[in-house]
Amino acid sequence: GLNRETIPKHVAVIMDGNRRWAKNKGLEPMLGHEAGVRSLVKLLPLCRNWGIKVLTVYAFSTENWIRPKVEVDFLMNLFEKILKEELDSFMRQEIRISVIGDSKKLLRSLQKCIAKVTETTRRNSGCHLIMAVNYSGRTDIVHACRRISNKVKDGLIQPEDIDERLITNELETKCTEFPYPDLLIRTSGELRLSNFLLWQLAYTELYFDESFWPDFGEKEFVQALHSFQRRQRRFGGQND
Ligand SMILES: CC(C)CCOP(=O)(O)OP(=O)(O)O
Ligand SMILES: [Mg+2]
Repeated sequence: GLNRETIPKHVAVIMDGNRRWAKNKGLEPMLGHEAGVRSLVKLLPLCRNWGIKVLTVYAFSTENWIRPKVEVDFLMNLFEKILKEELDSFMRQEIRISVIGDSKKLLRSLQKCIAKVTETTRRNSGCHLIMAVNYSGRTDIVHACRRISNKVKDGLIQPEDIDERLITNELETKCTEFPYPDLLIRTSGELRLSNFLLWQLAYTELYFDESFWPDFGEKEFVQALHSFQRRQRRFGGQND
């Protein structure tokens, strides 16, 4: 079984393989996205039971905009539908929802929905789900640099005050007490970070699963957690 003491506090997930999953079943790509979101919702109670405090998921990247408009619109409407449908369940499970990424490009109705869900769940202390929507790890760092530079220009801080903690607190994931993911899971066999969290993943254990995201359920999640618990994390220490 899983050892509760070494459960990762912050897990990041790149949910990949929705369309291949659908294709394998002779289904429309959209049904793959639908199944993918259901898969995510089903994992939340498990995170809560295991004591995972933060789950950051890559729900839509800046590169995903080049997809057919019908698919992008479907995904945007799907996010809004799920947030509305699951809000009561999130409240019952004490799940906090935050969204990171550039929300200005999102549909107005989705922006309003995100603001409402973020505010409604803000004080929940069960598990914190951070959805990266139109997120770019590099843009996150660029924006943090701009904010820090303005603070120096305004005389609020000196250049020598800039350290790792200060930068971490300027990133969009500042909203969590566990800013660095302990474990990153990417499904569908792809072996890359795709401009997800970059600064935050410096010492994160990476776990890759061949299964397509909609097939990533409790069994696969437990396997990933077991793999994590078997690893000896050195953080650059003894004979790295
Ligand atoms: C938007 C994102 C969560 C979708 C992940 O699945 P995908 O559409 O990249 O699916 P494929 O990698 O199979 O094309
Ligand atoms: Mg993909």
